[in-house]
Amino acid sequence: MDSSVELSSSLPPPRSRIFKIIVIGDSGVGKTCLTYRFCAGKFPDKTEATIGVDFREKVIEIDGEKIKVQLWDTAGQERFRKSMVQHYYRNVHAIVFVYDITNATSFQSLPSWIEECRQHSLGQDVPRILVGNKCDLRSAARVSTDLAQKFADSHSMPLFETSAKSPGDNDHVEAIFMTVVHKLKSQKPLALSQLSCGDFAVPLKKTTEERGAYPCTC
Ligand SMILES: Nc1nc2c(ncn2[C@@H]2O[C@H](COP(=O)(O)OP(=O)(O)OP(=O)(O)O)[C@@H](O)[C@H]2O)c(=O)[nH]1
Ligand SMILES: [Mg+2]
Repeated sequence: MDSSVELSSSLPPPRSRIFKIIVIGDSGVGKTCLTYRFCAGKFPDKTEATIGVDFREKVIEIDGEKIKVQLWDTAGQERFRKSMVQHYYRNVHAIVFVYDITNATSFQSLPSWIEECRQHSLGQDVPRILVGNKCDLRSAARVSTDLAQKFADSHSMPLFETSAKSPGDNDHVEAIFMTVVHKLKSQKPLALSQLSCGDFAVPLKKTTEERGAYPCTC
């Protein structure tokens, strides 16, 4: 008898969890580019407005646990969202709000995106982060870091500014999503001491809640 077959069939299935993270914000802020960059490691050659929702997945391993990170890249345009909206919000583990630092309207829309989450019964217990995208266009910025930070503070969210496009920010985009995953994982604490600081993007400023939630103490 082939003992390896017998052995593998008697082993418990490997531990794995799926984390569903929805990415929301106005059309054109870069949700597709950010999610693509995280999952494919590069800026897409070209994007079109998302219709309904696109899914992107990446399997990562933390402390020997395989985690499937499922990013729901939602449509920012109202006409492309309508039929799908109730599906986005089912069993959501975390929310990433995105605005474009060069587009003040996309920042001003954030309260309505937050309200939409509330209307779909997503409580404050669901981790959320705020991402200001297109930092490669800093000279055209219309939303100051100060203003964004105040907004993030008032909603108890960490703020990250980044660029899906800038080659220098590749690790940063990855680290932002990894930070969300680590935060989700830390809600059911495993061996936090095994995490290394390099796995995280440090928010521009940690909220009181984050000081406890992020395992990184640097
Ligand atoms: N300069 C710059 N352009 C970006 C960046 N991220 C996205 N873009 C550009 O912004 C435009 C919109 O990007 P998308 O990722 O399609 O935007 P979206 O938020 O998914 O838009 P919807 O699907 O309509 O909701 C595209 O032309 C991208 O090339 C960035 O970091 N820097
Ligand atoms: Mg899109």
